[in-house]
Amino acid sequence: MNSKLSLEKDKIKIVLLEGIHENAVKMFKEAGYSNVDHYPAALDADELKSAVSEAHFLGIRSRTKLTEGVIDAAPKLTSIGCFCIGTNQVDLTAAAMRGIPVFNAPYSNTRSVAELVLGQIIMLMRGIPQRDKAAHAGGWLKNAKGSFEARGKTLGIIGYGHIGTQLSVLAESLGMNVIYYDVINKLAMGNASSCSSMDELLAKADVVSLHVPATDQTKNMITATEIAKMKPGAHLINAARGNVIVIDDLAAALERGHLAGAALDVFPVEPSGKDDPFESPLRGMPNVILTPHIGGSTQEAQENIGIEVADKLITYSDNGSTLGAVNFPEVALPVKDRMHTRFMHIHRNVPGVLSKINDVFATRGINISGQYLRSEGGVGYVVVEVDEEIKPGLGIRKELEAIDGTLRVRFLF
Ligand SMILES: NC(=O)c1ccc[n+]([C@@H]2O[C@H](COP(=O)([O-])OP(=O)(O)OC[C@H]3O[C@@H](n4cnc5c(N)ncnc54)[C@H](O)[C@@H]3O)[C@@H](O)[C@H]2O)c1
Ligand SMILES: O=C(O)CC[C@@H](O)C(=O)O
Repeated sequence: MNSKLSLEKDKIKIVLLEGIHENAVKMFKEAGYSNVDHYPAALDADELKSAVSEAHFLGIRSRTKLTEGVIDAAPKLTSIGCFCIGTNQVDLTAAAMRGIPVFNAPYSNTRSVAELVLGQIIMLMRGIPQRDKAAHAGGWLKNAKGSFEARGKTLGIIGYGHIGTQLSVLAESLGMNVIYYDVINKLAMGNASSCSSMDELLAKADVVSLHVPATDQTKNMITATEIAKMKPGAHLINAARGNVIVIDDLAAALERGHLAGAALDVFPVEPSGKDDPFESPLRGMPNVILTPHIGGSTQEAQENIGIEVADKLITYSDNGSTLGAVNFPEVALPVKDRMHTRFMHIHRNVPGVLSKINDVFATRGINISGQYLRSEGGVGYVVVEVDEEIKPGLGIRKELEAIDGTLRVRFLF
């Protein structure tokens, strides 16, 4: 490695927050990245800015909000890993426009969420939350009132993606009829059938479970209007994202008795740090299961996520590959040969940048042996490979950085 031009691995600071699994730390260390700060929980705003100030790579889960301000407090930040599925906690555009790819783990915790929801369906249909609370308080609600088998009932799944489809299969094994609604055409699992509208699903389902991502379209998707379309006595489950349901409207429907129960794992406002109490109008309602955003929090999921996301960050650091990035042009690069030098140029996606990059090498008589280019949205990513050893002092970095529209330049030796 040419240490004058490229940072030694042990100088690269990795900051992992929110109790990311030890597997991730192990992966980094095995790959030669020994400078890892591993925090067991989320940090408050000031602690966060201080922790990220020297970070080259940052790992978070859903609690850490990476706003533009936080990203600006991390001038060395090269890449972000969301050790979860959701990436809505990160200002993805702000990251992209600073040349920072963001990675996540799109599959590793999906089974855990589907299993939790399956359990919640049975608990809600048997009226367990209220019986459990009564027994803890010395009561004894031994009756069959409002208790039903799941067998033969209809589960309506909104968002038939990785989690929705797994839940579909598990629920059918219980003998449930499964219907689903998705904005794109999805192949039905088993005997499930699709609904042509969300209204159709709401009118037919005994239990509705939400599995959509956080987008502008899914924000406040379930309001008093949609709840009124649900069957009287139905149940609602949300393990997707908190702002998909207008929580006051749900609380009102539960108070009125229009809905028999609900299970919520995600909330419009979730505690941001250790001293921040959980507040919700649903607190204290006997027929509501409240869980602290633990749908994906199993040993199996966290172990796998630790490996998956650490691997993506290491690959980006070692090779420049951006396969799997959620906000960035995806370029799959071969493992870097020790004999090659790789230059990565991240820029605003405007015409003419490529020829200016090539000129930097041509004017120095340096032959380009490989080139990769991809642009997406507002960002272009060009990787240039040369066969020869590049000596410091040629002014290549300075000239690449001076190209109009440059967001970031990285070298790998
Ligand atoms: N509670 C937790 O701990 C936990 C864990 C993992 C994921 N999640 C959340 O669950 C969400 C879903 O995860 P996934 O892996 O199934 O995602 P996915 O991308 O595989 O599936 C989402 C599905 O929703 C559909 N969709 C999008 N907008 C829609 C709309 N307006 N109406 C109907 N369908 C719509 C998509 O077409 C897709 O099929 C994630 O985005 C994440 O926010 C929560
Ligand atoms: O682990 C977390 O904090 C988030 C879990 C889940 O919401 C996800 O997006 O994967």
